[in-house]
Amino acid sequence: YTLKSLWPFHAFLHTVLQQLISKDTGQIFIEPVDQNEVPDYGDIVKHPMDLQTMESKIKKFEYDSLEAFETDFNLMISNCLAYNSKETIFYKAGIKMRDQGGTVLRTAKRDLKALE
Ligand SMILES: CCOC(=O)c1ccc2c(c1)NC(=O)[C@@H](C)N2
Repeated sequence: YTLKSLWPFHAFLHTVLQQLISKDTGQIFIEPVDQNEVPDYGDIVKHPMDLQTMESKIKKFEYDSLEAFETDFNLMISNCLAYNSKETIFYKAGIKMRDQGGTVLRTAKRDLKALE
């Protein structure tokens, strides 16, 4: 890859990320869980992930495919559903983000395929 040929793909990922951010109406996925506020978080969640971290990974060209980007999205959701019990607002927001974010990613995958 040259930076030029790579760049449109990363602009595409940034657009997909903005759509995921717009679904995070409770703003609970937008930044890393503060482990000072949630002291036992690290006992359960070994690989934290959030939307801000995903943005910085885009900027550092750490995603070379939409599948790699989707893997981090799925990690963020599974962390949320693992740490929070089912009756919590956080868990319910996780289900909502899984479903709405899933639709965003399905559309992105279809659009990317149309480009190839
Ligand atoms: C100021 C206290 O913030 C939180 O307790 C808190 C803030 C954000 C959170 C979270 C907890 N838990 C989570 O599982 C992920 C999804 N987000």
